[in-house]
Amino acid sequence: MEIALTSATHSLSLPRNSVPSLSSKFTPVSSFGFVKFATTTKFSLRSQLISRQNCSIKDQASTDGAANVTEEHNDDFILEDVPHLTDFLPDLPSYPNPLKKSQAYAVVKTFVSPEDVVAQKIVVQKDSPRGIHFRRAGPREKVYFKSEEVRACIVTCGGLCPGINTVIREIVCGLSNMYGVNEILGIQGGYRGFYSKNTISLTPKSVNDIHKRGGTFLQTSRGGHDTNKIVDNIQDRGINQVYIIGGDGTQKGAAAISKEVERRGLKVAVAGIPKTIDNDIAVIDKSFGFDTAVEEAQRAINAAHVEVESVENGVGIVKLMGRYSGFIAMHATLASRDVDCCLIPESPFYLEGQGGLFEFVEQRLKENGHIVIVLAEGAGQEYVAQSFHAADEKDASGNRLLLDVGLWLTQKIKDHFTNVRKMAINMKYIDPTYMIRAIPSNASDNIYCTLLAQSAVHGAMAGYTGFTVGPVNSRHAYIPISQVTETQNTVKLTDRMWARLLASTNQPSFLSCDVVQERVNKQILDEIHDMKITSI
Ligand SMILES: Nc1ncnc2c1ncn2[C@@H]1O[C@H](COP(=O)(O)OP(=O)(O)OP(=O)(O)O)[C@@H](O)[C@H]1O
Ligand SMILES: O=P(O)(O)OC[C@H]1O[C@](O)(CO)[C@@H](O)[C@@H]1O
Ligand SMILES: [Mg+2]
Repeated sequence: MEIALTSATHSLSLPRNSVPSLSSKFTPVSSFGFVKFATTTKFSLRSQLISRQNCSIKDQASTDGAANVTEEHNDDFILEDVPHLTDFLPDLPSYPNPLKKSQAYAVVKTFVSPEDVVAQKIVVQKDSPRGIHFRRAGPREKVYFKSEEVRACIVTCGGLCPGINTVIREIVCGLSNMYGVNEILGIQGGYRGFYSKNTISLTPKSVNDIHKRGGTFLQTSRGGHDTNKIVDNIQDRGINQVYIIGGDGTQKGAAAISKEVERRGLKVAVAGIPKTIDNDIAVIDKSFGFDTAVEEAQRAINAAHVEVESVENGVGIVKLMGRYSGFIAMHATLASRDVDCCLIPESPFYLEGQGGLFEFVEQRLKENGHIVIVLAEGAGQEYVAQSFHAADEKDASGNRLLLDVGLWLTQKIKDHFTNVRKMAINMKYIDPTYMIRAIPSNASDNIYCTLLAQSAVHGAMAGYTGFTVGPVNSRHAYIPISQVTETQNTVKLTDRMWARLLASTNQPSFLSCDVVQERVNKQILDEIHDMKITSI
């Protein structure tokens, strides 16, 4: 029989007879026939992929009496598991979950079975392998912290996003109301706040109204991540649960903290809650605040449309956030129907000549008398850089500072129509970039934030660590942090969503542009490669 091996950072399927050579390093823990890595052993991506072939798993009886799954699966099942405190503190005692006595949960089938997993791939073919799975998020029968022992902290890092305050509020209320935790500290001003600022005490009362405000109640920052100083501080303050809200950079920082905690053998659970307005975090369905931002973007697009419709040859340009991925621009365009053209970082465009943007603008002006262009801030950066001869500047976290593509495009279009086409146009440039992320979250994002916060709390109380929470195919899961930091989510030009947008706007695909062709070809090749791997 063969089994699946899985770790915080990697998963493998190996023949069982290959386990003994590894077994000194690994602790078999699961009832699922999985062997869980107790170390951070690294395997090359290639070895993971090749080893996925030919795996069969015989699920075994659950140790805690949950449903016995004895059926033999002759397909490829992989669990991308998250670390647990007992991986490096094997003698840690566990306790019955206090939710057992909770009035709120009294009639609910409360606990998530250790066998519950969430499939990463939901659209499958009859004979395709079962593929990658994550542990389902939610309360566990046993917890590894006594309520009175918990000293939790919350920190927010990176850019703003609608809903951060809701997540803070719900972590505090979740810990307090569900688990009876009284000591919760707010770390102020991002990672550097661990070692440069005093903490504030957070109680359900002090955070009661914060979800009605935009921004972050705890303030945020970029840069300043010093793993050793942060973990020294965690140790000095006696903190044993760390909740870290932030984007890809923040999650990398959370992974570093969790590794250092493990190296020092501390009983500290580290939970990441993914945040980014750009929706560029891999694996999860969508990041919180994204819907709110798209909704707010409608107001700017609507204003642009009203303005340009009311004048002759009106050209409206709306610049939205999206550093490396154009999800906000794409979704705002699809939602609005007033947009004639959407430009995103993933799809290069060109201005002059046949099939170029100038030709399209002129055509729409002739047909409709106006045009609205939505632009993601990361689009066309290479052209802007050429025009401005700008130095490559970075923010405190090392992210490249973007040049203003909105101003650049505005000027280019004005110059072209005034000087080349001798046509008078009415240009309206709207830049609501910060406005769409500085607002409070809408109703559905508020619910989403609540689920994220509560999942994080349940996971930490159950002793999981070094994990990120998030919905995978609508089911909340515990995801190894590396899974969400190794790649960035971008708009796939080969996906049907981008095709839907092109079909809705009828804008040029700019396919005669060599760079676009190159990117589309690469995406097709990547997909063929992926398909081969998943069908091994
Ligand atoms: N590789 C890394 N290792 C450790 N810490 C990191 C790493 N990358 C970034 N950080 C830290 O994470 C914090 C936030 O990073 P960053 O400014 O890139 O924002 P982010 O979390 O990616 O959010 P967003 O991009 O959505 O604004 C900063 O304090 C930064 O120092
Ligand atoms: O100006 P700030 O606060 O550094 O943030 C700007 C960046 O943050 C993001 O909103 C991501 O959080 C990007 O879309 C944007 O480029
Ligand atoms: Mg980032």
